[in-house]
Amino acid sequence: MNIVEENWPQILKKMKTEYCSSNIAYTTWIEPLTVYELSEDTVYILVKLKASLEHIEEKYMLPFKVCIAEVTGYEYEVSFVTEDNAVIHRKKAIAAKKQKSSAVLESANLNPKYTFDTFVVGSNNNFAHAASLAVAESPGDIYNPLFIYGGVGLGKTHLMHSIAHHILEKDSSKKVLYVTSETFTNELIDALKIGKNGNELAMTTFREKYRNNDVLLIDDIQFIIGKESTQEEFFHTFNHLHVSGRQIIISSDKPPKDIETLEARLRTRFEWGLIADISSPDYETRMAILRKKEELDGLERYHIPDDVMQYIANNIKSNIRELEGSLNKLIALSNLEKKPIDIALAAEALKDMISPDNIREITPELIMDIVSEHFNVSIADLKGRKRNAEIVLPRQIIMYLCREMTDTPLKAVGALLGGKDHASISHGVKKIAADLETDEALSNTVSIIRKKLNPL
Ligand SMILES: Nc1ncnc2c1ncn2[C@@H]1O[C@H](COP(=O)(O)OP(=O)(O)OP(=O)(O)O)[C@@H](O)[C@H]1O
Repeated sequence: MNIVEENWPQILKKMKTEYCSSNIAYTTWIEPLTVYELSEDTVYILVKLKASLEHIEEKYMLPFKVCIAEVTGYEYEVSFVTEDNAVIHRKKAIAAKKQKSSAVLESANLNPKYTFDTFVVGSNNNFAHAASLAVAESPGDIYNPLFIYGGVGLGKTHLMHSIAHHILEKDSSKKVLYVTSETFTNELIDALKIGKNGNELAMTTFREKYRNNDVLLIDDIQFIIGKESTQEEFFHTFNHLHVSGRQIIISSDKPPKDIETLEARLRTRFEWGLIADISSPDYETRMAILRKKEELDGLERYHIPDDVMQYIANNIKSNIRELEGSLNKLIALSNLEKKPIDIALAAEALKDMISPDNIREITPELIMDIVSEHFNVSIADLKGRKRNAEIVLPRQIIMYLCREMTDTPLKAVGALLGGKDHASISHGVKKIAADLETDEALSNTVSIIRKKLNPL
């Protein structure tokens, strides 16, 4: 069973409560639908009655996308198939899988949507884009390292993945590795721990993984701040790669000179190559990004008027992730409330996203969102009853951070987490507090989440 099938009952329930105008609408259109297949990025949903295909596509495509993303924590495209074309779809899916270049297979860490083709170039990012293209064309040659910095959600990861895709498309034999600095740090902590227990191979394996690359991309380097052993190891990894002409690409929220706790020798090295910044997009770029998303996601059929796009672009200014999210929200709302897409509806859709001063309060809901995104675990699972470690750990981290960073009573935290009792919340808080004393990787992860919540 895949992740969508597993969560199908919850997805249908969400569709029912949030997007169906009546019980009859639900039982007629939604209830009979089943998951036909899940490919890498698309959920194929089987429509039993051929005649209803068009109506379902028109009305429920986006709501399904939203519900699936909210329940599973993964964003998938949605495609509806009937029994007739299901076989054709299956064949196509198999063929597509086979065709998938060995390059993309090798670089499982890359998001297939983050390519240069889907990246909108504007005055805020044209230098970083040009530098990235130059590096992608001849890795290891001109700008090494390439250091890209900029605020949250402005496209650093997108650009890094674009470089990696480009290099692999040109030469699929190149060894390319993309990781976040959190992964690097936690894997190092684990290797050191296993090493201490007598397994000397662990460190060798770690070093091989990071040194045996033509291109190494490390995202969010600011999170290795202040960790001596990680900085030491990264220093040697860096030197090893650099000396042998291998390309290093680094991203951060600040330029090297402003990362205060970065060791001087690393700072100097980061400044050896080229430093490129991405700033907030201007109005024209925001409009271009909205139009690009409309095209890429097949949203033209909603005929979103210009003044609505302008309204969004005028109000969501500093984070492209939110700019994209607002468009999805608007369309979902229009489907749900059966209202035309106009400024009034856009104002309703964006009301929670527009804040005059852009200051976020740390609330239990925000903690839950950030933890859910960080661990790639759905909100539904966090609120649910599953007891597997992948869910329990983030759930307990939420309990702990709510206790540490907000004044919310434990009872209310329990309610937020789907009605857990006071004792479970208290246990979760204590467990994380105790583990933080001994578990360095956990402490690293929790401090990264804290920084995401409170970047200042
Ligand atoms: N210039 C752009 N053109 C098209 N889409 C963009 C552009 N910049 C960012 N995006 C989109 O915005 C979203 C956020 O971008 P991304 O994750 O790359 O940001 P980031 O700077 O790495 O954020 P963070 O600081 O949270 O790591 C992604 O969906 C990305 O595709």
